[in-house]
Amino acid sequence: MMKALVIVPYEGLLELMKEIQQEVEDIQLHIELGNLYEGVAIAKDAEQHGYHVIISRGGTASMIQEAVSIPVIDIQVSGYDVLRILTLVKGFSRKAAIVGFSNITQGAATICELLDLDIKTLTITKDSEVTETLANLKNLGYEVIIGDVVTVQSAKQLGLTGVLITSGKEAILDALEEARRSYHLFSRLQQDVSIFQAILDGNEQAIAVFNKEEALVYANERFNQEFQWMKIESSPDLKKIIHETALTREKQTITLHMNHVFWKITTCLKEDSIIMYFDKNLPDQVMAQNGDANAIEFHTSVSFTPFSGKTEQIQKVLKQIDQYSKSEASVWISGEEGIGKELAVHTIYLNRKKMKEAFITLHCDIVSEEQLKNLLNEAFFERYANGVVYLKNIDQLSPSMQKELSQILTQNEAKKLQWLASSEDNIEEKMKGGLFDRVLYAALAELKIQIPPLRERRSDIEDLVHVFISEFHPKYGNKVVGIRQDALEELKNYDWPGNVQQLKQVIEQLFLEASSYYIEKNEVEAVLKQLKQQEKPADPLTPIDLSGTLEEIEKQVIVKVLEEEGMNQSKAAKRLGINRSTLWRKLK
Ligand SMILES: Nc1ncnc2c1ncn2[C@@H]1O[C@H](COP(=O)(O)OP(=O)(O)OP(=O)(O)O)[C@@H](O)[C@H]1O
Repeated sequence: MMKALVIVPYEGLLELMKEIQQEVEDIQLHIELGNLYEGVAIAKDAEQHGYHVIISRGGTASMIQEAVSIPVIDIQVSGYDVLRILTLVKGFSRKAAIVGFSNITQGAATICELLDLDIKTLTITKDSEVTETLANLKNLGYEVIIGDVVTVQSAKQLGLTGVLITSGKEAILDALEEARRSYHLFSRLQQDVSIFQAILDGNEQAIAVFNKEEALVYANERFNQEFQWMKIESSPDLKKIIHETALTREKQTITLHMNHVFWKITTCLKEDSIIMYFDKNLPDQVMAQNGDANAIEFHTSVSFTPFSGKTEQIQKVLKQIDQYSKSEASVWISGEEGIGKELAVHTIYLNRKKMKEAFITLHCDIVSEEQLKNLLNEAFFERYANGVVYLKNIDQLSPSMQKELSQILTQNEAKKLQWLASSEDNIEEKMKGGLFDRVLYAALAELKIQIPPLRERRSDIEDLVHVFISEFHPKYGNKVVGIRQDALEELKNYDWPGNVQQLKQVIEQLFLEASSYYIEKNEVEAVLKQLKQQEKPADPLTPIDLSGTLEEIEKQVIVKVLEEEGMNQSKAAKRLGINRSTLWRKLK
């Protein structure tokens, strides 16, 4: 029997594939989730395990095709897929464009014309054209980009909203039919694995080889493990060094900050190929010393989510983010919980540093005095000289630690390290009451941004809802494409004490519970009723039910503490000694 491996590039396709797996009897189907390099690694492994055919989609399928010698079947984008996504995007009030190869854009153009949709279609012939095409569209005021996984990733990197074209059942059944044909044609064709490849895969260094067109032609196992999350060819720094090596024909070396550490990258030219060696440089002693990744986080990837909102208040915030990104001064961002302070910080960091320098978050609500002193030592200032430190919830720092930090900042005033801080809105009051150090505030608030609560800019809700639906679409499958107007009105009438974070969570819940293509009013009402219930003070006498699993008991404890703290996540997280992201993860 034919043994086929389906490598799906996004989560939503996994569920649909599993459904189809139940119905197919003549093929032994295995399904794995893996996008781009991750997909390639899975495919290479599969080749060694007797698979006859690999089925994948879009850019992942093309990359797998380059890396393996068994037939690779591409799940083609069907007219139904395009129609489904165009229906979803209809809800956006912003300029939208569809970008992709002609197999996507030709059909899309016809559908847009038939349905009288104002969506531009742009055809590309190479993946490498995506970034430039998107940059041009951005200059022309386009904000929403519809396309394949690669296009959507690039769109996000440019700060645009990317909407993925997901595959439907019809397209998969077509691909299975093609797999059957290929199997008969190629029957049990398998390639020997070269001994050299095995040696390279066992190597400690990550190694990649690019051809003279500067496309990746080989990557060893270590490379795939370390860099599966990024498309290396689209990194301008790496592209530059590949280009220089090809041009000068000389060895090149650079250091880049990726995946929590600095990498020393060496390139050399052999025949017409450029070989790249990645060595871990500067191991992260600071992390090891302090141990607690909860209070101190070193990031390599930060959220690429564009800051959405059409109201005057948000436009003002966006303008400030833009202006302050050009400066090196410290920025203090204030606002209620879940309002987008961290997102603003990420945007400034990305604009200023383009991910090339370190980005470190200090959760001031849980960091200890000892950790703070150990971390911010001389070596830290030297090693992360050009980095950015985000002091999250700085207003929660104890008075003695405020003094300590203030001193550290004064001593290192001349250093180039950049500081971004976030706090609740009441910092002026705290200073008046002597609860926050004025000197520290002055040092950290050279520039200020205040993000208004969601209830004071309700007209942003519609935009945010559509952004979140399009975000959950690839994650959970392609069923929900919009929200009914009356359901949206219900959301607009709620006060959102947990702001955008809470709205996002509610949309996720509605997305998962939705019974049709559109989120309905009664579904929204049910979720909001539940929320209003939770806002009421908790009954301290309700005992915790100990009959469940540890995970369930933990969840109950967290919910109870949250209720006791009036659903204030920062306070609850502080009481539990965990950071807010951990709190959300545990509640999921
Ligand atoms: N304007 C916006 N557009 C799109 N997404 C947003 C916007 N504002 C917030 N979000 C999303 O809402 C969530 C919460 O935002 P974020 O973590 O930045 O809030 P915060 O103010 O830092 O919260 P806290 O201080 O309570 O940790 C994130 O997933 C973020 O991406």
